[in-house]
Amino acid sequence: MDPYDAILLLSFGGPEAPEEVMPFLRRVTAGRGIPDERLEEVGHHYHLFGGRSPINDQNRELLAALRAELDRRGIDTPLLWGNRNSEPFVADALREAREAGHRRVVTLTTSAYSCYSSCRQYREDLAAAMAELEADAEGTDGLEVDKVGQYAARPGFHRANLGRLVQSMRALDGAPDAEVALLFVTHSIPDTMDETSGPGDGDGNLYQRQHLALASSLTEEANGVLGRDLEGELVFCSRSGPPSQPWLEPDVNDRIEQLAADGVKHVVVAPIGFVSDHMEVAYDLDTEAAETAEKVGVQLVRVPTVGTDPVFVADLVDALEERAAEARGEAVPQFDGRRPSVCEVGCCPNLRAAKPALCGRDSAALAAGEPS
Ligand SMILES: CC1=C(CCC(=O)O)c2cc3nc(cc4[nH]c(cc5[nH]c(cc1n2)c(C)c5CCC(=O)O)c(CCC(=O)O)c4C)C(CCC(=O)O)=C3C
Ligand SMILES: [Fe+2]
Repeated sequence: MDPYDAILLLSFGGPEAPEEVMPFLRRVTAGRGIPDERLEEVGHHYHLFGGRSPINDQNRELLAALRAELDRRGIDTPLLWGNRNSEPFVADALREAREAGHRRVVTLTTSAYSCYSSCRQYREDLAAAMAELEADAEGTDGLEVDKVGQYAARPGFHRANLGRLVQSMRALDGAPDAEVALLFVTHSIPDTMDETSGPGDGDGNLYQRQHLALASSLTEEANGVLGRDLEGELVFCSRSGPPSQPWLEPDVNDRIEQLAADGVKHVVVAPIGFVSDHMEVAYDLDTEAAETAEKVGVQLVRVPTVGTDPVFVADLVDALEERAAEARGEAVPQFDGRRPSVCEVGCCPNLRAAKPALCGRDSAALAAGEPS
């Protein structure tokens, strides 16, 4: 995939054994002011699943699916894997690239949307990993890292979500519209993180706007296919942080309770904010929200995330091929909501501290210690 000689799948990571839970949680929350009670509570969620998050296995499946699609297209570029919070860490992956003699790596993250947590923080992870390599005797050895733009608006992410939504909603054929609610779910983030998401000179709230755009077109298309007239809405899960800090609302559980009081009997829960059924889905939706629904006598139909849907996987490989074409100086397809593969200056800023971040127009300035 000229000019790239390796592809890096970059993800969040998760514990795979009980003794990895607390070290993982401490890594995730280092310096973030998450109350201890919240950490213990989240630790408990992981222990309910034997101390093993499903996320790494799901990423192994995604890697296999990407490999198969690359092979099918005759692309033999090696595919590496690195995580922010668990082994293999990003720096492990980049060292592997350096040792194999690779020079240009293109990164694909497991998060589709734009905000500090889901975009810039991964760019900071890449910068921190490069700094680690720099400290080795071999240095970075000329290694360069690029990234594919956030893909929330890409056609394959849209089509894979639509297919799964329509298929799940068929279970409710026969239930009248007045008894059905359609909830699109994503990770809550602090209001300030949403307000500052997107380019500094943009309108802000890009995180919410990307979700609302997808939710509204999925609602319209699912209604069309199923002959319904539902109003989809966006709700949030997995809030953390101190109660004094406003985060995006409504919470999925609160909304399910209100809907039940309004006479709704079936709630479709579509976690469009996530690309696999990891812990935020397995616990926050399939355990906690399912209990809420049961308590108030509502049927909860949970739509699967895109996972390794062939439509999604093929589109990710399209995105990689488009990124390579862009790096060769060729024109690439444009579409509504497309995010640049090189982030704008000040895009999705780190509100706590300015840190070096790769793959942005401000990367060089940040490396020199200037604020984003
Ligand atoms: C936007 C977003 C995504 C989606 C984009 C992406 O995928 O990157 C995401 C994904 C994930 N979040 C995950 C887990 C956690 N997130 C936490 C904390 C936080 N997440 C935040 C945001 C996001 N998080 C924020 C603003 C915080 C507050 C602290 C901070 O500013 O960092 C905490 C700390 C404890 C808690 O308070 O819950 C945990 C354990 C897992 C792994 C699941 C598994 O193990 O299967 C995944 C995929
Ligand atoms: Fe999170």
